[in-house]
Amino acid sequence: MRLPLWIEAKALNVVVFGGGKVGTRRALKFLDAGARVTVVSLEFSDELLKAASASDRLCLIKGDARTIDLDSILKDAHIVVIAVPDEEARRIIWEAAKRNNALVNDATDAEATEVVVPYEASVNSIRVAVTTEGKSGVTARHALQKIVKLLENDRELATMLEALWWAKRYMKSVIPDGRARFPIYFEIERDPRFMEAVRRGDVEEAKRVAKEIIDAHAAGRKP
Ligand SMILES: C[C@@]1(CC(=O)O)C2=NC(=C\c3[nH]c(c(CCC(=O)O)c3CC(=O)O)Cc3[nH]c(c(CC(=O)O)c3CCC(=O)O)/C=C3\N/C(=C\2)[C@@H](CCC(=O)O)[C@]3(C)CC(=O)O)/[C@H]1CCC(=O)O
Ligand SMILES: NC(=O)c1ccc[n+]([C@@H]2O[C@H](COP(=O)([O-])OP(=O)(O)OC[C@H]3O[C@@H](n4cnc5c(N)ncnc54)[C@H](O)[C@@H]3O)[C@@H](O)[C@H]2O)c1
Repeated sequence: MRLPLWIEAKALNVVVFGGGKVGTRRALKFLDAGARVTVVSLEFSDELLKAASASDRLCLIKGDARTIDLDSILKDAHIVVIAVPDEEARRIIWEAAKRNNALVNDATDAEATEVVVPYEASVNSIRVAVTTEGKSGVTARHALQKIVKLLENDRELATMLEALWWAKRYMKSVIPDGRARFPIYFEIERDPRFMEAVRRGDVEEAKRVAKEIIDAHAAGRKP
């Protein structure tokens, strides 16, 4: 079973095989998020050539995946992307990735892939990733569009997020013990004045109620 996780891309070394349409999209996605990316391919798209001359985190290696020394290229790799159509190359890359303890994103085989690159969007600081794990990318894209529309029209969520994000930072500054902070989030959430302000889209009132609750705890007026 695949787990959804959010991973800091700056911590990743990614090796992409194939510098065509899909390999380019993957390489640029990882690069834009901060990863160090190497692309191994017989030929490279113009986009990749341009990006490589502009970034020292993108390295292009011209070669055939079937014959190149994969172990030296993969020794520090965390994720290996397979975006070559060639079956034999795929098999050889999979074996080398496993020998080098890297996870595989196989863009040519949704069943085998260990890492899925989902359809993604961000609305008012809420990030969404959707996948059908290869059953139908078109459907995943439609699902994402529906979710985005829902979030865009939801003023309550945007208000709640702004107020509670502020409350979290404030609480961390006045209540040092994490275990003491934890139940207070739910106390704020249960407060009818807080929820009423959230429903009205009144960020300032929501923050005020949250602050009142936090201050009472910080002053030891509540158990
Ligand atoms: C999100 C995105 C990220 C990205 O590519 O960077 C992505 N696919 C995108 C586009 C796209 N891909 C395909 C179409 C044609 C329509 C269709 O598939 O319906 C379209 C066009 C479109 O959707 O518009 C074809 C396709 N997709 C996969 C295979 C292999 C297979 O099925 O075995 C085949 C060849 C099928 C065949 O050979 O017939 C597999 C995967 N593609 C995934 C991600 C993963 C989860 C997908 C899911 O949720 O189901 C997964 C499992 C693995 C992975 O690669 O990580 C990117 C959006 C780019 C953007 O938003 O700009
Ligand atoms: N996951 C997805 O979203 C998705 C979407 C469309 C297609 N695909 C699949 O991904 C694969 C790649 O599709 P594409 O449109 O990028 O193809 P493409 O032809 O544009 O690119 C293939 C690249 O692989 C390189 N290559 C081929 N054999 C090689 C080898 N032995 N060693 C090194 N490099 C080699 C080529 O030079 C080329 O740059 C196809 O199998 C396709 O079915 C996946």
